[in-house]
Amino acid sequence: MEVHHPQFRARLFLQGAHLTSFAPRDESDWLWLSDTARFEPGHAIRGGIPVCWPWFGVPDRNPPEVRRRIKTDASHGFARTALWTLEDVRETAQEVEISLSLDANTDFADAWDGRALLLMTFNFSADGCQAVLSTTSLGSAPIAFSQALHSYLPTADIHHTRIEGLDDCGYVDALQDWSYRTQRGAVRFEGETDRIYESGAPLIITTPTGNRKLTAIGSDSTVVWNPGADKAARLSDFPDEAWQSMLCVETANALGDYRVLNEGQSHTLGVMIESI
Ligand SMILES: O=P(O)(O)OC[C@H]1O[C@H](O)[C@H](O)[C@@H](O)[C@@H]1O
Repeated sequence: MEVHHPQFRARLFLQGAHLTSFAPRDESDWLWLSDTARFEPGHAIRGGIPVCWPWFGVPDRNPPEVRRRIKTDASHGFARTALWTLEDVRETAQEVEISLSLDANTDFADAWDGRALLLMTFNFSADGCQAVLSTTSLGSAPIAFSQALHSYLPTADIHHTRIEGLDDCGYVDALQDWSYRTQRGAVRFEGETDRIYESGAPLIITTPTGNRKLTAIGSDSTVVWNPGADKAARLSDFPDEAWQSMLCVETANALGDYRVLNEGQSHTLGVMIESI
């Protein structure tokens, strides 16, 4: 789907409720999309904002309550490759709102044992974009799940990019045997980086060409990822040099921040991306 508004543009896919592009008029894209991304049924798009649900990362790294319902080895769940349904499009002189739904029912029984209804709502304006994912449990037994809005952001140079807002925050470093560390100062990138921070605080991302503010809703964990040179060479749909011009800042409910819903209960996870 393409959004052509006088003040901004966006592109999203029914597969995965996946936003791959957003920019106010006359600006370059606020989201990074791989030059070698594939757009094929059942294949995750490399870039934009993949929706990781109902688990984040590899199943084995999830808490037992979450893992118990997972029936596959695949990373990041099935919502990012499932076909969503367009629910509504609203347009005003300032804003466009698009909502999509996914009925996570027994069609996905090979991947997950659970029942839930997802609603993803995007809001676009000249000031920025917002992605909000609500999960409503429909099963009689409680569901435990983890998730992330896995935003890929562009930078002119990863070596001159920093994230502020995580100073003094604890994190788990997936590259240091999943050990627990404490952040000192801003997050900077010196190579492969893969961390889950115990925070959902607002973040300022500074790149050589400008700043973005990310504000989370319903999140107490944030993933910061850059594949670095070696992993970039192994990664699917990812040019070897591209790690120098992107970073992922993922608004999450991961590790101990997983959520549990009883029948009829809902949880909302969202991210607002603005320029400052
Ligand atoms: O290749 P994917 O399944 O899309 O995962 C891409 C990346 O997602 C997250 O950021 C994880 O923390 C990384 O460990 C993983 O490599």
